Amino acid sequence: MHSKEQISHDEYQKTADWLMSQTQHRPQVAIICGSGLGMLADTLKCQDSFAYSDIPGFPQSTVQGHAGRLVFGELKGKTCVCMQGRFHMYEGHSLCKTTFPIRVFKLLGVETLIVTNAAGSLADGLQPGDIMIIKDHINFPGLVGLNPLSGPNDDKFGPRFPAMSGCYDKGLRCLAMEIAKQQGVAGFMQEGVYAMVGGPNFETIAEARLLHRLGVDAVGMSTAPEVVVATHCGLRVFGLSLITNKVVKSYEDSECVNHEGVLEVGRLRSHTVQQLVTELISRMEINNNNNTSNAV
Ligand SMILES: O=P(O)(O)O[C@@H]1C[C@H](O)[C@@H](CO)O1
Ligand code: HPA
Repeated sequence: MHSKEQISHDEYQKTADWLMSQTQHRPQVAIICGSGLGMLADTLKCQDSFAYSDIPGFPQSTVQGHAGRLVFGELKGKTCVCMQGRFHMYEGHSLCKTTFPIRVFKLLGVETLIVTNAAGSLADGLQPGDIMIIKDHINFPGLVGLNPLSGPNDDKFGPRFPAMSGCYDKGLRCLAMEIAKQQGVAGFMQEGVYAMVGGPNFETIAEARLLHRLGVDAVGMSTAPEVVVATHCGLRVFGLSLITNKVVKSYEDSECVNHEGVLEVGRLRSHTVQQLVTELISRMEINNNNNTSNAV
């Protein structure tokens, strides 16, 4: 089911054209808000917002904590577009649909993608409330062929065999760490490896132990397909995980993760995440050679 559906270039373009007919904003930066992190959109000034249900071709959000709105606006001199709610494979969307907005962003002229997510920690040094800058990912669905790039390649977006080493931009990672130090939050920020699993169930203890042994620092149910598609079409990517829970690795541990707890930690840390992302956007250099008429 996941790899068969194809979306034509025209379909992405139609959605991009519709959005450009509805807003004057021409975004340089796109932000995807993870579970409980939708408030990132609230910082945008001069907002134009659209319910996903009103945007031609857009999938619908079905998960609590994902409002289902696309918000355009200005932030510290940069034009941004923010997804208040993302699409997950476990909702039943094909991976093409899950990543549909990324190519639309490319056609809108976006140059940099910021992805955020809620994740459980496997690394002993990562506690709930910590922020992990994503250094790299392990795309478990991708490793077994569930990849949004499966099927005929659209050369207008990118190459058949895109490299993924370095897909999380080093310059932006360094800048984020520098900002964290200046904002006094570096004590609960570190870099790490994110792994995407399919969900929607949380991990068994044996699965948690396996992920830990493989060197995974944090695990979640999103992000990797978005980053693969973004890297394929040449977007610069920055990612961060808000650690919302420790993944249970011991049979002696009676703790049990749940989605409400995940959302709660998101709310508690929302201000810190917002300040960090805002300053990052403010200080990032944009090298926008795209224009919306011939973006790809
Ligand atoms: O959209 P993200 O990856 O932030 O959402 C995480 C993973 C699941 O969708 C959900 C579990 O609580 O949060
Ligand atoms: N596992 C998978 N996804 C998650 C978790 C987790 O522990 N926490 C938030 N998203």
